Amino acid sequence: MTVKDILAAIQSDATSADFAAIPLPESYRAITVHKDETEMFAGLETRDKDPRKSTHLDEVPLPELGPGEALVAVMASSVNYNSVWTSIFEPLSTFGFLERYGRTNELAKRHDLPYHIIGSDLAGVVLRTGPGVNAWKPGDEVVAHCLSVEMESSDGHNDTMLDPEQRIWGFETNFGGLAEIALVKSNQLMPKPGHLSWEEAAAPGLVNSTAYRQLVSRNGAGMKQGDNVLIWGASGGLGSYATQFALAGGANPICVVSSDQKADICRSMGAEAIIDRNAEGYKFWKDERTQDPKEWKRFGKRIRELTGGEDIDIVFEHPGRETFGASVFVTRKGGTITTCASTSGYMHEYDNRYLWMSLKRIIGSHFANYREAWEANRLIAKGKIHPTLSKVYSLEDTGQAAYDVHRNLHQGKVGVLCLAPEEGLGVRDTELRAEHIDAINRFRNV
Ligand SMILES: C/C=C/C(=O)SCCNC(=O)CCNC(=O)[C@H](O)C(C)(C)COP(=O)(O)OP(=O)(O)OC[C@H]1O[C@@H](n2cnc3c(N)ncnc32)[C@H](O)[C@@H]1OP(=O)(O)O
Ligand SMILES: NC(=O)C1=CN([C@@H]2O[C@H](COP(=O)(O)OP(=O)(O)OC[C@H]3O[C@@H](n4cnc5c(N)ncnc54)[C@H](OP(=O)(O)O)[C@@H]3O)[C@@H](O)[C@H]2O)C=CC1
Repeated sequence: MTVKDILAAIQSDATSADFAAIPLPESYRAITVHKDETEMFAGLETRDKDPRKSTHLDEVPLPELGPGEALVAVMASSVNYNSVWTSIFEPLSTFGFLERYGRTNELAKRHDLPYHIIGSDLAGVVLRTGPGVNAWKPGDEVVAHCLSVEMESSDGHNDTMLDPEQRIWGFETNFGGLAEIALVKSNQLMPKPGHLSWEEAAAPGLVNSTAYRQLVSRNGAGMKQGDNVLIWGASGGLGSYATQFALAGGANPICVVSSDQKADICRSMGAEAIIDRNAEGYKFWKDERTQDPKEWKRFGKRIRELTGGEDIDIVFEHPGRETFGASVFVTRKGGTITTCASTSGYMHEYDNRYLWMSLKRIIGSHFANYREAWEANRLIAKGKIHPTLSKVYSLEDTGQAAYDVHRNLHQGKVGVLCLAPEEGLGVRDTELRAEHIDAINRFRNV
């Protein structure tokens, strides 16, 4: 039996019993990085490390299915920046995560392999569920969020992100979504939004959930109506969802982008206050070690021009070292800087006087708990928030897709077709789709 038979079942009217009866293949194709290549970029600058060289399309054996788990036929996935980090082996090789996980118990040993199947998003069809799974069955059309937790400690019982064994699936675990079949914990599964194609449904998951916790949830900034929200990379992966949340929640996004084209995308989402950081030439660092507070002030002045004199209630931070000093400075008294990443460097510097004297807060945020991921997916399913898929690649070309994201050549989200033979398949609710078709296509081919 091969994955072709699985695809044929998905494209027919197969029932749950039919799916359960399909014999599973012994192997499948997956995007991997290799443990014996983790030093391949030693000595190179970050920007010169090329994911096209380190990612491979390999035939890999099907992993054993454990209790509480599901095997999913992946129709489509998407590229996240964590796959860029994995493929350039920064800030560290992900094989360390797999080894550490492998040491925790007998079943987790499966993850500690000389190859890492990457990818933290998927849309597809459940093939098999393990013992103890009752909520999902073969044939269910699903998306998967990327929170993997064990839930054996009380630390995570209020907020699953606080579980001491919290991992990001496809980054800190093996058997990720950039593959024809993926292994997930069944609690990662959520219903696939019916009005979206496979590749559209696979695009929002990780970034949409992250932006939801970071900006909207009480665990993050708890955004409210009227807030001025400074959004870095407002047309990028995280930013394109943060911008939508700000607009849908009655806040006022101040969108930072780096080109006219990206400014136009933000405008078409409904944003009015837009700063082109490239055109306006902000240089927050005079040299590698010295920031330039005059540039923070010039940036703050521009924000005031756009807001009618108001400062920022919430900064949606992720560029990190390059922007963090400016972000802390432009936040209003009592305001919040919420950060989930450090793309340009994780050793941040800011002038702490502006933080404590003006009673500002920095909040660390990471992905989303089970409930937040579910709520974020619900907003997609209801057509309140839309995928920001720009371009779609074949599984073979995943390295190129990751290269584009690494070099900031993309818009919004980049999709990958895994088992889906072409784009546009998998739509079940044509009525809801028709209602939102312009928004769904907003980022396509720009
Ligand atoms: C959803 C998508 C998300 C993204 O895209 S995020 C962006 C990509 N992700 C990243 O860039 C993050 C990658 N991860 C990392 O860089 C590392 O993962 C961390 C820096 C987050 C953590 O490093 P680690 O090595 O796992 O942990 P340690 O704390 O540096 O070392 C562990 C050792 O330190 C001991 N330790 C921890 N806390 C304390 C303490 N408070 N006092 C004393 N010791 C402590 C532990 O016990 C253990 O020790 P022992 O090595 O002997 O086992
Ligand atoms: N902790 C978590 O849960 C998560 C963390 N992340 C992390 O967040 C970061 C961003 O992810 P994502 O949004 O998907 O990536 P994208 O590359 O899709 O978007 C990021 C955008 O940020 C802007 N940007 C990049 N570098 C700088 C810089 N030096 N100064 C100012 N703006 C910059 C760019 O927009 P422009 O050029 O238009 O300004 C870019 O398009 C990554 O490091 C990723 O690993 C992502 C998801 C979850």
